[in-house]
Amino acid sequence: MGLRSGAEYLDALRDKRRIIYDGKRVDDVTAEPGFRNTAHAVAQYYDFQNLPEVRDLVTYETPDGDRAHLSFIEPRTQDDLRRRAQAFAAWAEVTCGHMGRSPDYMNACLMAVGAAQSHWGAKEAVWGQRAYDLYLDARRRDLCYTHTFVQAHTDRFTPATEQKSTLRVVRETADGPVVTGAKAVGTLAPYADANLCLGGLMPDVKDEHAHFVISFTLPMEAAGTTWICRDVMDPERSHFDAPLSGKSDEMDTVVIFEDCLIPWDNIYLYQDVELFHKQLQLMRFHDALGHHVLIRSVAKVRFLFGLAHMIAETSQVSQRTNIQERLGEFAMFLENLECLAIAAVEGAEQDATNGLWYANTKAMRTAIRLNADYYPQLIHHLMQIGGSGYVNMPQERTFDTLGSALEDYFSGASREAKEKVALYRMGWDMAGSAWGQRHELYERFFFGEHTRHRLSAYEWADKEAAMAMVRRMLTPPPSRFEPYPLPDHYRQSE
Ligand SMILES: Cc1cc2nc3c(=O)[nH]c(=O)nc-3n(C[C@H](O)[C@H](O)[C@H](O)COP(=O)(O)OP(=O)(O)OC[C@H]3O[C@@H](n4cnc5c(N)ncnc54)[C@H](O)[C@@H]3O)c2cc1C
Repeated sequence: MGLRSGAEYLDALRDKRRIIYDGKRVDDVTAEPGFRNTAHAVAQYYDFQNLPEVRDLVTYETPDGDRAHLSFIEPRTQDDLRRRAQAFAAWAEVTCGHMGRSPDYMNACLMAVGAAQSHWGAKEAVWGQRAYDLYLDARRRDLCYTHTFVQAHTDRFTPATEQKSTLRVVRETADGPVVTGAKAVGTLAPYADANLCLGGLMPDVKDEHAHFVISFTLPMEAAGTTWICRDVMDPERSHFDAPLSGKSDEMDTVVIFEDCLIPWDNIYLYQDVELFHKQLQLMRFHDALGHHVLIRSVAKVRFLFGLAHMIAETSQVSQRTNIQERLGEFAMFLENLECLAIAAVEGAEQDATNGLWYANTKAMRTAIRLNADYYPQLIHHLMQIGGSGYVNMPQERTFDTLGSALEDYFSGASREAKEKVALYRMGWDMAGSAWGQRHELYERFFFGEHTRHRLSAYEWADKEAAMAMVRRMLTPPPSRFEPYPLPDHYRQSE
């Protein structure tokens, strides 16, 4: 089929999906207040890829001969990765990085699942073939995916295998296993066509727990699935009043599976406990998705920097060195991310198993960790820079009613009142609104939480190279005129 249009995407959302919000079922997310703006923002992504001006920048010709978004590409050269980064960057520029889950994010994930087919199929080829077919299906139909990886937020101490909420196979049928349980957090789910569900991060799953081991995809409307929404954070107000939150709110959900049939063709990992524990590593999850995270973060931090700088200039607190220091942190972080984006491609690595190219692993891990650490810090700075300006914010209708009477009291050093208030409203939307706070939570957590980042950094680090330096310095020098013992590889063989 190839590239979808926005209208085709919206049409597909009007199906039998069971989305529950505020006690009621949402029949049509494209029309429901609080939901519809986001549906149309995702539709814009599909229309964008069809624009003649950007088509070559964001799409490629697939081996089938049709066109697909570059996020689906199986990178066979370093240049493929470069092109993919440019495609990510194009949409991130449009949204200022505010759509963490635009379809290109999960497209890269589906590619990674398919690309790991030899691992899924190591014992029986059929599982690998299914994984690849699921990828092809997503690419050919240009689907929008959500994903649900983590356990429902019930109890983080009792082993998942002992909790009622944990997704499990309750019986097998000729058509496929039947599952019951819940998964979190399905972001963008009401706007997706399908869900990738994989059980990960359950260290307590042992050989006797094979009925917890299943990775699959399923259409959003599949019988036996219910999607429970959090509060809507799009206030449906004018552009002036809600300049960011009124554009898109990627809704987070919990999915409940009740006696839900998973057709065999939708499963690529089943009851293989060893593979289950290695699956994220085998599909090079960080390398495939981290690239999207990084490129989007560059756009989002650039936007935040611009916003903080303009707010600081408006009240002239930019004259103060403590504020300049805060603004310097925005600039520094942006440059860090830009350098990582270069390293991601220039230091790209070819996978020995499938021959595909992946963004540099260290750059990806660093980008993911830095983003989770720095983003809350930048939001803290934004709040500090704006001060009480964030509560000096009349609404658009108040300007309509009182007009010039507000000018002297709400203007900035270099901006008229309405212009200044518009800027501060945007700052508040980003830093203080429910939508902005959810963005902060998202950037902190969506790729795992910071303790785990640090533990894995320590676990995966090259400790041997670091210890070798210490050991060498512990070795007494051969003579007082060779104070620094040379590393063995610089020593002439005797
Ligand atoms: C806005 C948002 C969107 C998301 N979207 C998705 C999505 O689309 N798909 C998806 O699969 N996931 C999604 N996630 C989930 C994300 O992957 C998790 O938030 C993340 O893995 C952390 O898990 P948790 O939230 O359950 O934290 P928890 O495990 O509940 O941790 C809470 C706190 O307790 C601490 N803690 C927990 N366990 C331990 C321990 N054993 N030892 C020490 N400290 C501990 C943590 O450090 C943390 O500070 C999303 C999360 C957010 C916030």
